[in-house]
Amino acid sequence: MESLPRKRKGARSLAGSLHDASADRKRTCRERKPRPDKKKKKPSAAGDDAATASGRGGVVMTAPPASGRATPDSPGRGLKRKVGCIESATRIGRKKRLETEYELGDEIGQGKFGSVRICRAKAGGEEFACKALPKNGEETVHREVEIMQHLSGHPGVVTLKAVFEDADKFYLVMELCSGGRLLDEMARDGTFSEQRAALVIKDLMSVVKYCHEMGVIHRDIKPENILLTKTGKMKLADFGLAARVTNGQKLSGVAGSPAYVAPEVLSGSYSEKVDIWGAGVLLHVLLLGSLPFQGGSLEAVFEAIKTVELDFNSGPWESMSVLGRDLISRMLDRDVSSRMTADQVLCHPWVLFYTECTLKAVTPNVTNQIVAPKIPWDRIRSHSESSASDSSSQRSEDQDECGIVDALTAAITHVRISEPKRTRLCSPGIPIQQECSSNLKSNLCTAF
Ligand SMILES: Nc1ncnc2c1ncn2[C@@H]1O[C@H](COP(=O)(O)OP(=O)(O)OP(=O)(O)O)[C@@H](O)[C@H]1O
Repeated sequence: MESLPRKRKGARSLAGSLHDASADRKRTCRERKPRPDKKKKKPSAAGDDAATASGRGGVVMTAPPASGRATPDSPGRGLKRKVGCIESATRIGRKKRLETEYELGDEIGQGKFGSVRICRAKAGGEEFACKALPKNGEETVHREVEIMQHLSGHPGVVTLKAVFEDADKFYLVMELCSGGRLLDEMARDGTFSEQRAALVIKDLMSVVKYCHEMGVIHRDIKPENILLTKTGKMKLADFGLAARVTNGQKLSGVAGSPAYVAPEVLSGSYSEKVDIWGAGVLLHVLLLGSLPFQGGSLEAVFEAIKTVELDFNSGPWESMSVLGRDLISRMLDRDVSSRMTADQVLCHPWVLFYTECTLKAVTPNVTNQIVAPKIPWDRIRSHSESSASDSSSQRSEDQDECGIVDALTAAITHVRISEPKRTRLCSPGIPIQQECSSNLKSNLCTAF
């Protein structure tokens, strides 16, 4: 039996705590293809229906549910109505208890709102993760379940298997990510090389792009919520703060984890671009081992998020490729309209260079996946002073694949950002572990 490499507080080995069983249960929604929501709630005028609903633990949730609301007096019906194809599993759960189908094991994680335990299907013996959530934040649980089901089918999203409930709690049975959290990897390995960071960003942006296309804003992108499977595949988890939006709809209300929160969240009206900001903060932590916006109090952190300018021309940034700096500056752009989209991040030369070129080294033909027109050379040129960018400006869209890779190589080596020198922000690299075990942990590393 596989043991989980990293466990959070109270975690123990599963060994010996679960029984073997024979055949796996067949009811699952995994095969279900994701499809656009047909029953989206019409966006309402700011301040009324897009309004605040109290979430679990006092979390402010301001996104309108994409489909109907649960009435306070009909929790089970509300859940069943909202979970779509999970409904059958839920119905079974309501007749049989969780324990009739699953054997609960040890705790493998502790979130702000509940604990996560390993569990094993009595039929078949497959292992899952079971997240228990108190019923006092019922509307939020409904939303989390609905969103997980809505996104189900994408390989980068933790799959929801079934939902159960008893008098006090909901139980979300999910795909088990036994490789631990990205945060644990970061604490273990220290800063990532640019190539390793690019691979993380590529995987993350692929799933974020999918979420945005499906009308979901995650709102809590951080390394604690990026889980890894046994084989090291990345899965985005914890949709407890996620919200569904219709085209162009803005959210209001502060939600997220302080250190990762985008400036527009603090001003009260925001869109899916908050996830790009969160990923930009994550990229900063991956490369430098420190948070970009810091302070001794929540207020100080928020002030830094709103005002501090990052200096990409000195200190630890000097050893980073200019394209890496270029990307992060475009992800941490306070101007939401010019901040990159997930798709643009995926097409950024830094990401392409470190991910596509890696593939090219082992599979020569794979570089034909680099589509010249998608590379934002114009943007690179406008932020560069070097001859490499000058030469890149002459490249045409029908450039051959080797030429593109050569250009990427030259660009990543020589291009420099031409922005004026800014005030230095980054404090000396603070080890991630230390950072998250400090007094600020509860404030800066956990959602609010
Ligand atoms: N599917 C899973 N497989 C393995 N471990 C998991 C899984 N889901 C959650 N965990 C573990 O449990 C922890 C808490 O889970 P999760 O973040 O979903 O809970 P939460 O109460 O919403 O937390 P938060 O305080 O971040 O909002 C995760 O950081 C992770 O360590």
